[in-house]
Amino acid sequence: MRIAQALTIAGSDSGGGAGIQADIKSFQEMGVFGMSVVTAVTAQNTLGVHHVMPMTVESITQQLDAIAADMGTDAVKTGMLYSGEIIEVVADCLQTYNWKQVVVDPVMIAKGGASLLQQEALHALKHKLLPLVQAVTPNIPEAEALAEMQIECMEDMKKAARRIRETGVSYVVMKGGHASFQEDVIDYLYDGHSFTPFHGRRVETVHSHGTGCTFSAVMTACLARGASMTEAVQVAKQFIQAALEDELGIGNGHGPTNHWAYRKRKTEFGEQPRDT
Ligand SMILES: Nc1ncnc2c1ncn2[C@@H]1O[C@H](COP(=O)(O)OP(=O)(O)OP(=O)(O)O)[C@@H](O)[C@H]1O
Ligand SMILES: Cc1ncc(CO)c(N)n1
Repeated sequence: MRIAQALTIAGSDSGGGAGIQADIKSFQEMGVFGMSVVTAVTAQNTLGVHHVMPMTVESITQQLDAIAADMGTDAVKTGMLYSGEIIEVVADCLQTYNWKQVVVDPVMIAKGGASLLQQEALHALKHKLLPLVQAVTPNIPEAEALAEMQIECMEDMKKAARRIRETGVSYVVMKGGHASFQEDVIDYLYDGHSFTPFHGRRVETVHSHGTGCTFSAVMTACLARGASMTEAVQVAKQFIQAALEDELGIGNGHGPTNHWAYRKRKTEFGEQPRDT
């Protein structure tokens, strides 16, 4: 049997809860072989981002070419891309290698407030990358930046999703983690015709570092295994709910979520982790 493969193009989080580390852990949990292209190395812990070192465009191109030349991939996700020039290299490679199943997590600002995307790179993200990809997964502040509007209610979430889809991306997954106007946490999948809601109970915890990375990585793994977009979002939502509820309590600040909680929960109830 051929093993599904997924590639993450993202930054390294030394703290292990977000970025490349969260993505590879999530791919592994979903039974998918994970590969990575490192765009930047961050010095991070649960207290914040202390240093950022972007990789050179040459290094990123070489990493992408190395994977394409030999291994290939069934699906790709992008996380922290940091600069306009890195976004352009990634967009060029997606076209050169005809990688079509691509999920963009439009990482902009870390939970502690540090910038993970230069302000001037927003234009490249919107106009060079999004037109090429299948799905984008903004949180509320990212959707506000992409749609150039404020989001204060559910109707605003939908309006912003419609605007973001005008960039050419096929699916917009509007995440509700930052939506203080919601009691439950509702994410919406917008395909240009209808909005599908995905409900989760709000978990009161400070240990939510890397939720967006983990969520988009699980989606990517599901797509790599042949799932539909709706199935991919559904599994990602269940995965992140379990990861938030099964607290690890690591560090003194915003700690990581539990990447093996979804598998543990399924096993405890005598089920196999869901194969998509
Ligand atoms: N407190 C919470 N309780 C339940 N689900 C949550 C909570 N916070 C986030 N989620 C879920 O986690 C996923 C990621 O959403 P979120 O809005 O936190 O992304 P994010 O801000 O990009 O994360 P990060 O920047 O930390 O990587 C979504 O499916 C969202 O519904
Ligand atoms: C490397 C990296 N990517 C993404 C995020 C967003 O959670 C983070 N904190 N660090």
